[in-house]
Amino acid sequence: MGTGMGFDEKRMPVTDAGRDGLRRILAAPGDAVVALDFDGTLAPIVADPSRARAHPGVAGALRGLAPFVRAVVVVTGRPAGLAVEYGGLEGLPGVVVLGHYGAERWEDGEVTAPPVHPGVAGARAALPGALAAVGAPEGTWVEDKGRSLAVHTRRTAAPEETLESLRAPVDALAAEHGLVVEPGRLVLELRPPGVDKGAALTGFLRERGARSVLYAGDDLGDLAAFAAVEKLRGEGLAGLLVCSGAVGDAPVRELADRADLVVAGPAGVVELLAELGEAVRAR
Ligand SMILES: O=P(O)(O)OC[C@H]1O[C@H](O[C@H]2O[C@H](CO)[C@@H](O)[C@H](O)[C@H]2O)[C@H](O)[C@@H](O)[C@@H]1O
Repeated sequence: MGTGMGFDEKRMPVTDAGRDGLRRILAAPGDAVVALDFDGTLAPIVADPSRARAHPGVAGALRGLAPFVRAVVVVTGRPAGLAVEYGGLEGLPGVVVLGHYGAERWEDGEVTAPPVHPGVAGARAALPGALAAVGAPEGTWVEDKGRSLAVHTRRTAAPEETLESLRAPVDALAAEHGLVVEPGRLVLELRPPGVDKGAALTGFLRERGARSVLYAGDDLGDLAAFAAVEKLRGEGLAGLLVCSGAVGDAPVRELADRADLVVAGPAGVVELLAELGEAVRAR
């Protein structure tokens, strides 16, 4: 059924603010930034993070959209270079990646980043002992991301329960080393304070002078970006907040409840980006 904006009904925002966001993106795409999380949004969730790859439709959809908007930015907890590699983003025109929740930036083939936080080395050394001391079950494993450490429970027999049981000891260890804990889908990440996806996105939108934004994410780390867009709406920016309801996992409730539109995981995000691309090219 038509929507008046040429968009399929299932990709029509359900809120007034979201419809206004979409309308303004379509009316002036050159003023719009399209901002996208990586895991769960561009790449399907898999048990082994090193095997995550962008949905096969991502490169084509971004190639058809990026030249017509002010910028496309991937805002991720991943190291920026890894998101580029796993996302197949190298060579896509005008795409920027803000990695490590905004601490790193990849642009034109170059990564820029501050020095590694001094607490990471101590946390790295102490983490195996701390996990053993609380009896973390088989399948618990640590992803060493260089600037941060992610404790994953997806491969344990009881992932949710294990995550809950590890919250307090991981919190304590992070605090001891001047780090904070970023919870996510069956993961507790010990990372430096001082930056989050909201600050990263706000800085990028200001830098580019954006007047509208589409932000799509799937996880708790994306709540800060949602909050940033909600705040910027009060200052006149138009925003469309999209929740990628990861297929196979229940969507993250807090994000789905605040979204203007929920789509069916990375495949749904690709359909949305492709439809947006078609619409802006047809103008
Ligand atoms: O900000 P994002 O792009 O969403 O990255 C956040 C974290 O994602 C990764 O973990 C998640 O995806 C894994 C692969 O699908 C999955 O196995 C895991 O359960 C998810 O939590 C990544 O491994 C982390 O380092 C990122 O911080």
